[in-house]
Amino acid sequence: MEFDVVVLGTGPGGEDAAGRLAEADLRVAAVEANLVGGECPYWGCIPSKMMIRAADLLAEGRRIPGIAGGSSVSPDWSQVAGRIRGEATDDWNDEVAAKRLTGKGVQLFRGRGKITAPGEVTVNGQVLRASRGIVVATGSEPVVPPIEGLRDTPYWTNHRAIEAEQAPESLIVLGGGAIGAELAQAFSRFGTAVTVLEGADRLLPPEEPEASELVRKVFEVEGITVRTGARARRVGHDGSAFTVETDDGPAVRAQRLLVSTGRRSDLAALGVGAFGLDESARAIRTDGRMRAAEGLWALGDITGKGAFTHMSMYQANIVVHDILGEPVQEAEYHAVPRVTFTDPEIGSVGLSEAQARQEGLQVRTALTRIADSTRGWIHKAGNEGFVKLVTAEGVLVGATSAGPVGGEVLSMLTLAVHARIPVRRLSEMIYAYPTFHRAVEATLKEL
Ligand SMILES: Cc1cc2nc3c(=O)[nH]c(=O)nc-3n(C[C@H](O)[C@H](O)[C@H](O)COP(=O)(O)OP(=O)(O)OC[C@H]3O[C@@H](n4cnc5c(N)ncnc54)[C@H](O)[C@@H]3O)c2cc1C
Ligand SMILES: NC(=O)c1ccc[n+]([C@@H]2O[C@H](COP(=O)([O-])OP(=O)(O)OC[C@H]3O[C@@H](n4cnc5c(N)ncnc54)[C@H](O)[C@@H]3O)[C@@H](O)[C@H]2O)c1
Repeated sequence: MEFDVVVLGTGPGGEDAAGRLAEADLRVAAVEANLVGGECPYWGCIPSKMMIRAADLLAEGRRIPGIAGGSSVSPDWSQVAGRIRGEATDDWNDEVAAKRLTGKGVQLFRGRGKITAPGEVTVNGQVLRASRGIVVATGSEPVVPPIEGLRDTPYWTNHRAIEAEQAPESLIVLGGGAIGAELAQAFSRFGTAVTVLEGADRLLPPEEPEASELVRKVFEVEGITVRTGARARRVGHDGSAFTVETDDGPAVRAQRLLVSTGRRSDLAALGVGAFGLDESARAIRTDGRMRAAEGLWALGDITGKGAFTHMSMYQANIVVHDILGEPVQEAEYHAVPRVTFTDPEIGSVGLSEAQARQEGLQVRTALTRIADSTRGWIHKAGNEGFVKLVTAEGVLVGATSAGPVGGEVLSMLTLAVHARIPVRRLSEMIYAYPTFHRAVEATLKEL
């Protein structure tokens, strides 16, 4: 089986790279252990955002009193589950995605592939040779912490949570990062009694502390129990409910337990040692063209540059151009945007204040609240949020946009950080009235 390129894993970036390389007349094999499309369309971004859209509608309906009349909403999870099954995942069937890929000329191999030598991948005993190289795009899987008893219980990871046919009566969310925070709020708004146990001293630890505080406050107002600095010691399941014992407080009991404590990639299982790479590393290191070794490229979660679909697609574009010998701007990571789709949304880009200080930059920051903006005041309910800017030497190096449509307001801040637009020039811009993004202008004035 002779190919120019073998792509291992067909998540967003792997699928894109394989398809485009085949369309450029290369002989391409793609190896997929599960579903073509990867985590994002079946158990990640898309179905979770369907849940969140539904949950946000409920929340918005509950905000009607005092502004537009009366309201009474009746949550029905079966409509969410139905949309996820029918519209998003085709009942977790990738036939259409596989056809799309093979229609571009890619030869698809089902199974778990392993690199068995440079330029060689073995899948189900079949050896695929790649004359130009191998692209590793195998993503990540949930970390399951070594907590006593946990592995013997029917805990959920994101897969089972996304596949849920019913919103559970009660749910413990272990890990208050992006997955934990988004799903905690979505289930809670459908009536699930949610307790979040976060090991760090705040939710969403990589974000600005003001963002963590905001999400905590909103969660608590909505009835979610948040315990930070919570270290789970033992987990048990008695056939109907979970009990989580912690070092810091009372045990928690709930019908379901979601483990959302981060992601990992198993480099040893991939056989990257065949290229001389350290298989005990957490991620595959690459250069600016996503090359990890001669004849080996990596992209997506496995590169450790941010577990986001947009990162996987960004890196895939570089891989495609590099393999085709075309000029391409090398990967830059100073303006990586990320949006946690809680309500309020937490959008951020570049460095947090703490990161900027750690880098020894001469940092200046400012923050203004959405509720104090005209649009925030008009909005009245659901108007929590803020814009925080982090500057160094007259240039924006990081920003957070938290609030209603915080992820959309983020776009102009991403552009500013990406293009290193001077703060002075930003403050000379005209900001449409009355928009949420006018909070950026107010924050610039604070600076
Ligand atoms: C609940 C949840 C919500 C998310 N929401 C967002 C969001 O809103 N926005 C966002 O940008 N990101 C989001 N993400 C993250 C996003 O899904 C991932 O960053 C993205 O899917 C990673 O893409 P990838 O190309 O690295 O690989 P993945 O999507 O992880 O796919 C890798 C593929 O490789 C396959 N594979 C693994 N090992 C092998 C092997 N040895 N042989 C063959 N195949 C193999 C797997 O089966 C899988 O199909 C979310 C993730 C989760 C879990
Ligand atoms: N909207 C988005 O873009 C989006 C949404 C979901 C996921 N994602 C991506 O997927 C990645 C993985 O998500 P995640 O939420 O699993 O990971 P995460 O790294 O974002 O958060 C994991 C959280 O679990 C906590 N934790 C770790 N061990 C713990 C323990 N034993 N007990 C209690 N808490 C513990 C960590 O302190 C951390 O806050 C994210 O980092 C993100 O890159 C993105």
